[in-house]
Amino acid sequence: MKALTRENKAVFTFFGASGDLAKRKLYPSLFKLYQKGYLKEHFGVIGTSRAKWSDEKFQGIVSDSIKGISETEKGQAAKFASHFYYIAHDVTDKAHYAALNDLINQLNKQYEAQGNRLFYFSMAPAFFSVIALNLKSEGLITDEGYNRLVIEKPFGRDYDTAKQLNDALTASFEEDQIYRIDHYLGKEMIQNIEALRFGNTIIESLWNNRYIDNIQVTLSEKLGVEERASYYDTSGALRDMVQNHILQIVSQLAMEQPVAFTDADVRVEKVKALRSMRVYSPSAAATNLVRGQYDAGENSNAYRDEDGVPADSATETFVAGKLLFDNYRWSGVPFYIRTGKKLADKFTRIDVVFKKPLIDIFAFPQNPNASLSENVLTIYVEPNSGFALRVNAKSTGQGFETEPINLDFFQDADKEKEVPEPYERLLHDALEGNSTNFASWSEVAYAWKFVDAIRKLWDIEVPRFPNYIPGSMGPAASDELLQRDGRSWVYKLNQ
Ligand SMILES: NC(=O)C1=CN([C@@H]2O[C@H](COP(=O)(O)OP(=O)(O)OC[C@H]3O[C@@H](n4cnc5c(N)ncnc54)[C@H](OP(=O)(O)O)[C@@H]3O)[C@@H](O)[C@H]2O)C=CC1
Ligand SMILES: O=C1O[C@H](COP(=O)(O)O)[C@@H](O)[C@H](O)[C@H]1O
Repeated sequence: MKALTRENKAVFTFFGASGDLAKRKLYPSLFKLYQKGYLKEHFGVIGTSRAKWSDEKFQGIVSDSIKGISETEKGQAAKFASHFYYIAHDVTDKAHYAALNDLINQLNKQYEAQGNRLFYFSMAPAFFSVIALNLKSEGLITDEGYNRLVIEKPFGRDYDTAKQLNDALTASFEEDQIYRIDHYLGKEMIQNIEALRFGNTIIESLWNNRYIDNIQVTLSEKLGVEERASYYDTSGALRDMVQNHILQIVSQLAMEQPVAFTDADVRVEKVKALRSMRVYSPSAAATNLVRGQYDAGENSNAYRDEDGVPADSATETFVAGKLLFDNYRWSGVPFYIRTGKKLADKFTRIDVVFKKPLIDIFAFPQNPNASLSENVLTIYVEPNSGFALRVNAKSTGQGFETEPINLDFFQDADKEKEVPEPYERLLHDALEGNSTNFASWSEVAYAWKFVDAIRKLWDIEVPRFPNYIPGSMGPAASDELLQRDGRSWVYKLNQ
């Protein structure tokens, strides 16, 4: 369905308004919605944190957060920033909520926002429960319009803590008021998985274990841990990237066709897929998962030498794994996943590897080394958006040899610029009440159960770290994981 350019009316409250995420992603994304007409006159934005800022200072910070705009757009940005108000607020202090409520009511009236309230929790997760409880107990939830919470990641650090958080949220809010953000679900090409699968007979009819040999998902990062060591060292790649982004992608690749393209129907299918994903025993986890940590490279620190990282840290900065689904569609088809920091390049791609023809009639006796390639459908998520289908074709010339060629499509540069930022798209979805691209509690719960089973092993076994060099594609064991199955990663270094 085409997003109607419909004006949304709401009062936003950003908890964590002075933080990194708000400045880097949230305000610029709201500005884009304003430029496109999804926000016009009827919205007000309240920023809160403990710092004592004036409205003017906050508006200046919001304006500064909007980068790379022309002189004419600067006027628009100033008008946009004039909708922003600031209130010093400690989320743990109940007494502060009355003033916040007054300001929300004032802005609701001033901007005729129809009583719609959107609360964005852009703070350390330790505060998520207390904010939700206080919003409820201090009367900030009204039945005038909608009340929606957008919750940042991480949603817990294991199943138990996620459940506690979810219980605290659902004590005050209904599931359909809770938007658990996963910014990968806001990426253009991740959303394209559904279009590709369910909009094309030639693809969906082959999307099963009769025709697909394996599926590979790679989320590769070139940067290291940067300034986020205090968070990252308590998390690691398994919690930071696999539990959420990778399992969300995998669930879209593995799910059955939803009855309709609605949030409720899509969620049902994603949950079913995650339920059928095999949860490993410790010994199976040892065989099917690989972890790594980056070493020093030319002009770059080893992870253990990064600021804020303990010298003996056992935190993984790389994970590769083989996921299995015990269901009719996917039985016997491994989903290989990998993600890591300080790898060769920054990119995200999905490679769907099809089975070779059962008989290769082109392997003539005179041509004993001939071999058909597997068909591979690649979904390029980033940095460029596109698809490629590798097929075998006849090599031009005398004789009859085959060679793989690519049929591909890449978004042109102008169109690529129009692609909305994930946060822009997801903020808009939350305003529209569309939770298709947010994680439901059941999805989060199954993902944690899978991850917890691996942590059971990893938390007691001391890894031999560091074990990969910056600029590589991770430890050798990641390649061996596939070699054991007679396979290899489609994306290899220096291709
Ligand atoms: N930064 C990023 O790139 C990403 C962040 N996230 C998630 O987004 C959330 C925010 O991250 P980030 O912006 O980096 O965090 P920051 O540490 O930069 O910001 C935290 C914010 O919380 C405020 N704060 C802290 N304690 C209180 C309190 N008791 N009462 C009120 N406000 C308080 C801080 O202001 P003050 O100290 O003045 O009160 C600040 O505005 C986290 O959940 C993070 O995991 C997710 C993906 C990427
Ligand atoms: O959620 C996270 O994602 C980023 C990578 O996101 P991308 O959109 O740039 O691919 C990752 O660097 C970070 O560690 C993690 O918390």
